[in-house]
Amino acid sequence: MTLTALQLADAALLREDLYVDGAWKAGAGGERAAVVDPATGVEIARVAEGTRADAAAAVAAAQAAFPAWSRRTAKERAALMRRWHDLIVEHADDLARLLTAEQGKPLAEARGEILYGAGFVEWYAEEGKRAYGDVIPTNGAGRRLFAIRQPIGVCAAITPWNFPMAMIARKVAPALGAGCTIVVKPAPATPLSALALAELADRAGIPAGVVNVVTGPAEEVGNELAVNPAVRKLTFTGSTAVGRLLLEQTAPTVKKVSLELGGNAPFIVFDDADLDAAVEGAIASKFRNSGQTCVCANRVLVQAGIHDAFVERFAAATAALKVGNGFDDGVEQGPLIDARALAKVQDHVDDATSKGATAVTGGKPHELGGTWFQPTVLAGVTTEMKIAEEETFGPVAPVFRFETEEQAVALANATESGLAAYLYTRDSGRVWRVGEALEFGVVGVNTGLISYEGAPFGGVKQSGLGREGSRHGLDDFMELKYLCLDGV
Ligand SMILES: NC(=O)C1=CN([C@@H]2O[C@H](COP(=O)(O)OP(=O)(O)OC[C@H]3O[C@@H](n4cnc5c(N)ncnc54)[C@H](OP(=O)(O)O)[C@@H]3O)[C@@H](O)[C@H]2O)C=CC1
Ligand SMILES: O=C(O)CCCC(=O)O
Repeated sequence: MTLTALQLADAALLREDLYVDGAWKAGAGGERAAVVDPATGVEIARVAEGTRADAAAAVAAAQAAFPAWSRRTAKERAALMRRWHDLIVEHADDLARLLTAEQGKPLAEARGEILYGAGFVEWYAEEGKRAYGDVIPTNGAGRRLFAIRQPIGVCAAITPWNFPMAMIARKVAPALGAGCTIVVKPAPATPLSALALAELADRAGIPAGVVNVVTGPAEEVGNELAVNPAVRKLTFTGSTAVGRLLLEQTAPTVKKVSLELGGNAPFIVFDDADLDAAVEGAIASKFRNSGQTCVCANRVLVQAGIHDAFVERFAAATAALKVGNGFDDGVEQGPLIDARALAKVQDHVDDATSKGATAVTGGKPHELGGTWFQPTVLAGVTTEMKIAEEETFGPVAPVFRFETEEQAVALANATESGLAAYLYTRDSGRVWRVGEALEFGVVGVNTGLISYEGAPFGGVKQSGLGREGSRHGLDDFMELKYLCLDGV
């Protein structure tokens, strides 16, 4: 596929340079990196490779823009953000095409991501107006006590390839709504969505330096954002290993850090569940983005009484998923992002089957070749297998059998991760008991889809720090200041 074949209605949305201080520029080192369509292996763009100096320049631009942006009223910021939101929605088809071309997910899913991401911009344009403080009852005559919320300052966002648009919107929108400025480093595999977003921010009239996008290698650009003392807040979505590293790198400058890291989501189906709904929810949760989502069901736990019926129907629905190029009509499963991802999926399947699990459907690379893997259901999975411990990040659903509610909760919690969990039951008492006992930040009850900009999203244990979305998401970009007035 060539860029011409992408047929963007607005060709200027394809940007290949860095966006710093309101201007497009090549990287200081003059290098470029290829962006490849994972479905075809064809190069679709050559994007500027930013250097440490480019990242530092972007931080300086964000620092220079901060005083004026933070002093605007929330209503003034909201008007610009609203314009940005409207441009994103207006160009949703083009943005979706860029996203599918660089990431591989089906076009309809890509369009869904664009609108989901736009939702954060709309939400935080409004929520910025509600950054209330407190008037605290006084502790002495002539004294008045207040707490006010102020923007934290220059922020940095490091984002992954699995949601090239929504993970950026989810970080940039609360930053801007709070009155902060920001530098974004998108994943090298998927920079085009980020750059198109910057183009639309520019057109919306968001002032120079408020939003900056610097593509480039982690050891240069990512590291500069983590260590630069002018950056007061770092927000990251990606692997737990890199999250730990960033915590270390930000420690010397004591930045506020938000981390949205790996999950190992249990999807629990109890005997009293609505079987059809549970199968539908499991398909939606497991196979969204070909399983490359941190909230994807990673372990399907099914109670003994419903186990065989569930596995049979789940495997049939899995086998019926249409696999192919995300641009083709009706395709539900695109390719995995790269060969490394494919190898990890194969390794998890091989490990499980070598220890006694059975592939009820799938289990191999797809006949299409490339990085496609057959949508797979494994039965007879046990906790001795790698797939019980590690995030597969691919289209493989391992099914574990359990007998009692206590066993299900223990099995679900037996992981260092704690992002999302799901349960299916018609017993309202069990909803509360299990919902409260699960050590996860997000719990879906009788649904496999939980994401919404108005709800708090984030993990416990080693799945991360902080919350994105909702009114709580604004807090991560603000400081609380206590004012104590005497002599009133
Ligand atoms: N929570 C989630 O949503 C995600 C979880 N994952 C999990 O992680 C696994 C591996 O995926 P992978 O893409 O390697 O994820 P990474 O965590 O390595 O990458 C995510 C982002 O972090 C950047 N990054 C990597 N190393 C550093 C560093 N030292 N300093 C600063 N930035 C850095 C990457 O840039 P660069 O590529 O330049 O290194 C990219 O922008 C997946 O299989 C999955 O299990 C992956 C993506 C998202
Ligand atoms: O995979 C992620 O990191 C985010 C999940 C997307 C969402 O549902 O918000």
